[in-house]
Amino acid sequence: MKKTKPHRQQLGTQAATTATQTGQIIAGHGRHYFVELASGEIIKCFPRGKRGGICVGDWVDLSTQGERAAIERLHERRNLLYRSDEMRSKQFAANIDQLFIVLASEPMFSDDLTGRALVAAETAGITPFILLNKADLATTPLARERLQPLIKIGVPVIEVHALDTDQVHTALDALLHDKTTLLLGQSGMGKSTILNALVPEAQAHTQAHSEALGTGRHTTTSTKLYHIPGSTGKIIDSPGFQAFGIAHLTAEDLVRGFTEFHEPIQHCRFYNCSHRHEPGCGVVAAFESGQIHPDRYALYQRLLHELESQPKY
Ligand SMILES: Nc1nc2c(ncn2[C@@H]2O[C@H](COP(=O)(O)OP(=O)(O)OP(=O)(O)O)[C@@H](O)[C@H]2O)c(=O)[nH]1
Ligand SMILES: [Zn+2]
Repeated sequence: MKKTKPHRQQLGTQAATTATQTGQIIAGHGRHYFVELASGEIIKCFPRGKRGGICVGDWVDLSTQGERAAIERLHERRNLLYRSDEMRSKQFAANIDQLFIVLASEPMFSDDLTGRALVAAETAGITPFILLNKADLATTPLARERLQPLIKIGVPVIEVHALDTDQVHTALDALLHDKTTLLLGQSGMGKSTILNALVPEAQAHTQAHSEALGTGRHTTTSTKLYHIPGSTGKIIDSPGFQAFGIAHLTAEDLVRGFTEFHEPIQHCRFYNCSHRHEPGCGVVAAFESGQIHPDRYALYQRLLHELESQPKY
């Protein structure tokens, strides 16, 4: 069983002449980070010493000395999400209230990736919502149909037409209020269009970054936190939906990620039941009686197999 190391809280000692300030990481590029202070000022800084593991959404204490700023201390996190990097899980965003998973019927979304994103959210204590985008398309009923197993377990599905900015605001403003929301989506689902409807300045950012990298594409290349104009909400835009990290989970964590298993596991005969072949398993019984959807049970088996077959390190 692999667990992340405890955070090293104190990153270094503070020189007597420095001023200390607290801020939130809004972006990171290589070794440096951008931290937003309470005043709204954004400061570029480096972690003191050799240190990774700081991510967008983290709150940190900084010491500033003239033009130079160093991250001295990482505040305790409410939660943390991971992306998978080959077989490992890498931290990529912290202190998130809710996850918006952007889906569409054209191209048709992936059930598997959606299921993984839900598991990652549930195990991290983050409330998931599905945004069914491109609601204007005639193929939308097909997507609605495919979402039935998730609607049945209580995942809220909100229909969105991202090309209509007013509709996006009507559908999402109340939910975004006072919250930090992570926006995720497979390529082509309309995530950038939704982000740009909510945060017009986001377009300029992705464009400038793509130009700096010479990619010529205006896609998200790094995780970034934005304030939503006219709202108390914040939104984190992140690439990498393809590889949502679950490799850090244990088998017990995985079960927590399937909310519809919570009641049936109370009936398992064995306390260490893996909910596959054991006699007297409440989950198998719920699956056989049709209470647990076959696609969800198959996803559980797939993810458990992945966790068991990954190298231990
Ligand atoms: N019909 C329709 N098309 C939409 C809607 N939202 C986005 N699109 C189109 O779908 C395509 C993909 O939208 P993007 O916002 O670039 O998608 P993305 O999810 O950010 O994808 P990447 O940029 O590849 O990460 C674009 O051609 C959009 O104009 C919608 O609500 N309805
Ligand atoms: Zn069981």
